[in-house]
Amino acid sequence: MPSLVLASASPRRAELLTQMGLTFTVSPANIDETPKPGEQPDHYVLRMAEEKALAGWRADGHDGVMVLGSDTSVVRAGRILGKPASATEAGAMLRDLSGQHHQVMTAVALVNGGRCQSRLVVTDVAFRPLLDAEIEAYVASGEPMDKAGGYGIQGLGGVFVDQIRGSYSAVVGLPLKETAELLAGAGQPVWQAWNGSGRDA
Ligand SMILES: Cc1cn([C@H]2C[C@H](O)[C@@H](COP(=O)(O)OP(=O)(O)OP(=O)(O)O)O2)c(=O)[nH]c1=O
Repeated sequence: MPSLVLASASPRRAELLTQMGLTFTVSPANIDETPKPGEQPDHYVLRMAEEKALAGWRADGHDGVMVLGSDTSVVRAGRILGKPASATEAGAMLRDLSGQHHQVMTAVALVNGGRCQSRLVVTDVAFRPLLDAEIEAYVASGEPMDKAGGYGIQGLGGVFVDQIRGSYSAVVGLPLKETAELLAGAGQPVWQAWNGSGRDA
């Protein structure tokens, strides 16, 4: 199997890729994550994942290496909510999400032999109404700071979630099924790496 590079600084993405039974190296890609004026959220998220994977390929790619990049954004009423830049911004994002539905858009891109394939996954998440005091305590916990929309469904933020329709792994940062499909499309089905690796799960 060609070696796999994860072009991401996200510990969640590394955990999810490990969950798939894959071995890989991590080499975060630094790209400009500013949306273009008027850019639609789905276009932005796909472009980010593709740019991360392509930047990783330019840094580490050669024959026998595949590079995976991904991007997650929260979209509320058509607006992109990325990672909050401050505690104040995190609080404002959570007040905006309180008692409402939003979409979590995650794109994954795989560069193989210099060719990029990508997939977009949209998941609808509904938050119950949040108390001001719990928003304050949640922001003080520090959990919102490195997460799109200012929350982590896999952490303390899970208690805010009323309903989810779509892919849980995509909300956390990497859609397992679609990632496996991209790898299969590149001639590398994930199950080929599973021999004996599920025994302790
Ligand atoms: C909505 C949500 C997001 N997140 C995280 C996943 C991503 O790490 C982060 C979104 O930011 P991204 O810019 O997608 O990723 P990143 O900066 O962490 O890493 P890289 O660009 O190097 O790949 O938000 C959660 O962990 N849980 C959640 O419930």
